[in-house]
Amino acid sequence: MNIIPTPINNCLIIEPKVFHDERGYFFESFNNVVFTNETGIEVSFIQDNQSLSTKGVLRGLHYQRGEFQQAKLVRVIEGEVLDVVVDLRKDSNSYGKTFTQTLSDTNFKQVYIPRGCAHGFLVKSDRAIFAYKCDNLYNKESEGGILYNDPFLNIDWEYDLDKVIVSDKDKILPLFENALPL
Ligand SMILES: Cc1cn([C@H]2C[C@H](O)[C@@H](COP(=O)(O)OP(=O)(O)O[C@H]3O[C@@H](C)C(=O)[C@@H](O)[C@H]3O)O2)c(=O)[nH]c1=O
Repeated sequence: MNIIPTPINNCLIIEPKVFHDERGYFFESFNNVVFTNETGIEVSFIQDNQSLSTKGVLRGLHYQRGEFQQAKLVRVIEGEVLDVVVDLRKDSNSYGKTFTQTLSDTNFKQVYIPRGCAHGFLVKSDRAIFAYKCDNLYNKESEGGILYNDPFLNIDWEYDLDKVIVSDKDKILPLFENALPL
């Protein structure tokens, strides 16, 4: 497993070791002991989520606040997405920075997103199955979000934003400067 730092504090790219043979492939998508040893991060994941999206679907940018902040370990089971992380931690030297990474069923990459970051992704393939672990439970009242095309963040989604499919909830998210505090 390779651990690659990103421009966002404590946000890491994880490249698992994949064993290919005549049957297909095998890899450990998560191993708590290896993860802690290799990253130095102790995290206890307590919820797993999975979503299916079609091409052009953009989900995000989402985070949870207060006692329901979430660290996430995200990956793609099928298809390809552009994954986006935004640092919302005011005491972080990467505050306000964004990081983008292609995740796919052929590069097997994962992203570890620490608490205090917003997250989103845009589907590039015909469909994508996205899976992630969270270290805190979903709590509707604690949801926060930022508009995907916020001009200050100026995220390059590498896609025609006139063609994205966004939920009604995500279309009316606030700008970065008005985002609800962590
Ligand atoms: C996220 C979530 C949603 N739900 C419900 C609420 C709603 O009725 C339905 C769909 O929810 P959403 O529209 O918020 O789903 P979605 O837009 O896929 O939300 C996800 O987006 C990505 C980018 C993230 O980072 C995740 O943390 C999560 O916020 O599922 C749960 O029951 N548990 C959960 O953990």
